[in-house]
Amino acid sequence: MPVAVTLTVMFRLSWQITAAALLLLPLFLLPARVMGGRLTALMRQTAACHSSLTALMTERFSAPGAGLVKLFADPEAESTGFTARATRIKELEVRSTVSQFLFVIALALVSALAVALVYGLGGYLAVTGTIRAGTVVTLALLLRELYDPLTRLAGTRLDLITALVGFERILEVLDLPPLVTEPAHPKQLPAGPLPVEFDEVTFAYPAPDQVSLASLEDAATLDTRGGEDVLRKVSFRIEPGTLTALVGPSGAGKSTLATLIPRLYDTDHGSVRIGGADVRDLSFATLRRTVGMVTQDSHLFHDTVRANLTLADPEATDEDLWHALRRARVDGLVRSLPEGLDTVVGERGHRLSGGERQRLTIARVLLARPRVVILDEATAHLDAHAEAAVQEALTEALQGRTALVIAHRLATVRAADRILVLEAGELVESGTHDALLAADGAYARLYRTQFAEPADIGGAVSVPAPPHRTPDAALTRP
Ligand SMILES: Nc1ncnc2c1ncn2[C@@H]1O[C@H](COP(=O)(O)OP(=O)(O)OP(=O)(O)O)[C@@H](O)[C@H]1O
Repeated sequence: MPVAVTLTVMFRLSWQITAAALLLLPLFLLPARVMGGRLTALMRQTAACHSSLTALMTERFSAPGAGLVKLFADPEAESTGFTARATRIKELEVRSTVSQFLFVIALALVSALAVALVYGLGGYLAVTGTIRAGTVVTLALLLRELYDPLTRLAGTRLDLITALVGFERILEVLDLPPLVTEPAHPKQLPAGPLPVEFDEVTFAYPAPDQVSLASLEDAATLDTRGGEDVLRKVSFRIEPGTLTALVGPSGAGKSTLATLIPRLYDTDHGSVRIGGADVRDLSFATLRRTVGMVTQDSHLFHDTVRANLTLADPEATDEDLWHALRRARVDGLVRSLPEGLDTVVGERGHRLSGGERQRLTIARVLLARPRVVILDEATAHLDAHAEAAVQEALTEALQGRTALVIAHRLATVRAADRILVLEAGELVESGTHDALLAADGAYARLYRTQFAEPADIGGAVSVPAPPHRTPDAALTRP
């Protein structure tokens, strides 16, 4: 029965009892008001504790994290840290369940109080002969019809208050402005091999408060200061279809420079251009199609070999996959896996060696057929056989493409058409291997400490010819 009809009937039966019942209405808002604030605070604390525990588990239970814990960490301290967080969550959950329970009991109590009042006042009126006993019972029943929707409404208000705590966190994520935004009218790139240019590029990593949320971090407030310039006024041009090696001491900014080409970050000053177009004027899809990257850690998802490869080209057939695997010199390995292309690899799957992982990621790049390839060579030493296999795979992958290789191996710097030397974020030298050695500057010093092999310092080692690079037929997309 609608509330208005119930009220009308009640008024007609006894205006005194109905008025008293209405006077009790504000009491229904009281539990929601008291509990609402308390539950909101509890929910906020619970959400913060959950995210802290999830972050801890993600770090500690990943393969590298678990290895680190096993090697260095104190198991007692790790267990204490985990237990402390889990216990805090348990306490908060118990407190919020008890609070919700108390809220339901408080509402039931208010409702029972109102019914008791009706019987009390009604009984008195019945005894004095103002109304009949039957009317009192009818009024008590009607009162339930009046209070039930109110009880539900108060409960909904509480649900709403607690749901808003979840929304607060979602909105915080949605409100974080993206660092890199897609242009409204993207430019198209010309066909064929493309040059890559850096024009007076200066770059500093964004401040933590621009890339993270305070509520998701252990620190209550994040640092708002921007970092130091990692790259300063860097300018160079990589000619279409040529191989450029990037060398420099650790921390010079080589990886940072490489991430600006696929626009993982935007430059602060200057511009990065591919095929004459500023990367800020290209769509994300064009950048993804044009630039291929093989990183040092050669990450593979916990999924099948097939799924890891088709990430680069979802339309690829098995024949395409085997072709790419053959060219990356890793087909033999995949064939020997228990379920071939369907073998699960990655952290929790079939574990592959560093060299094998790198060749699989090279196969992924071959499948994507990017016109610009960026490669961060593995620093770890591979054995002679693995090194030769990776080298062959690289020669194949870089053929006919504009390539920038962060070089850690002698073979690569020698094969490069040009070498760029980066020191403390500045480009200090560029030229061919022989010219830079003859100049006896920063490259020559680096070469003697990082690249040269004992027999090589005297110039006794013959220089292998650079791989012959011809435009790759596979590059031309239909
Ligand atoms: N995501 C990041 N946020 C803030 N600073 C960073 C980030 N990544 C790197 N840096 C800083 O930028 C500088 C250059 O690092 P980068 O990794 O580019 O050097 P690198 O020459 O590639 O070194 P390496 O040869 O050891 O890999 C370092 O001082 C580093 O601390």
